[in-house]
Amino acid sequence: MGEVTVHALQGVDFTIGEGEFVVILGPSGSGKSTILNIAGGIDVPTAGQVLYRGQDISGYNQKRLTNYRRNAVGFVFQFYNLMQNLTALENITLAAEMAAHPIDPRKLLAQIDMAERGGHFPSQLSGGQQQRVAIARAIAKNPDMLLCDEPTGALDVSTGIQVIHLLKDFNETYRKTVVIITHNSGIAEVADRVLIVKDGRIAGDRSNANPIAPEEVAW
Ligand SMILES: Nc1ncnc2c1ncn2[C@@H]1O[C@H](COP(=O)(O)OP(=O)(O)OP(=O)(O)O)[C@@H](O)[C@H]1O
Repeated sequence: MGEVTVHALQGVDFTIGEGEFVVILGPSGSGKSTILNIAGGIDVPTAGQVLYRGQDISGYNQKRLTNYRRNAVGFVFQFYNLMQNLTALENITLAAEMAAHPIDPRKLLAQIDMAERGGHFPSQLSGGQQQRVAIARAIAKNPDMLLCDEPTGALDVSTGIQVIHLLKDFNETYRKTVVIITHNSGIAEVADRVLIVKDGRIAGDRSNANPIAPEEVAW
C-alpha cells in the first residue's frame, strides 16, 4: 500500500486432506481470508506454491484458474452474494450449468428444506434462507471443496447452527472437503481439524479426536 508493504501472509505452510472438515480461526486481519482466497484461486500469492492434487495453481494462467474455480471450488460468503434478479432455484441452477458434473438443483433445494421457496427472490428470503441457497449453489457445482468465509457471521445462533449442519452434511454425504473461516471458536469443536492463524502465520494446527455435533456448539 503506497510506501508501506503489508505482508498479509508469511511462511504459511499447511496441507488439507481430501474429505477433511477444517476450521480456520484467527483475529481480524490475521490473514484468514487471504488464505482462503489463495486456496480458491481468487488471489495469487507473490511467492510460494499452492498445490492442488499435485498441481501448482499459483502458476496457472487466467483461463486455467477460471476452470479451477469453476470445477474444483465452491465458495460461500458471509453476505451470501446471491444474484438478486434471479430466484432461489435460478441461482442454484446457474451454478450447476457452469459445472461439468453438477448435482440436481431441485434435489438440493429439497435438501436445504426450501422446496416450496424455489420461486422466491433473495429479497423475499431471510438471511438464513439466503445462506442456505448460497450453500446449495456452491454445492450444485459438485466441487471437491467448499471454501466458506464467515458463513454464519451475519446469522443468529439457531440459523448459524442450521448452516453448520448443512456444511457438515455435505462433508459427510459426499465426502468432500469443507474449510470454514470463523471468529467463533465454538464452531471449531465441530471440525476434524483446526488451524489457528495469527499475524499472517499458522500459529496452531490441531486435530479433534471427537468433533461435536453442530447442536452442541456453545455459540
Ligand atoms: N487489498 C488489500 N490491500 C492491502 N492490504 C490488504 C488487502 N487485503 C487484505 N490486506 C491486509 O492483509 C492482512 C490480512 O487480511 P485478511 O483479510 O486476510 O485477514 P482476515 O483474518 O480475513 O481478517 P477479518 O477476520 O477481519 O476478515 C491484513 O493486514 C489486511 O489489512
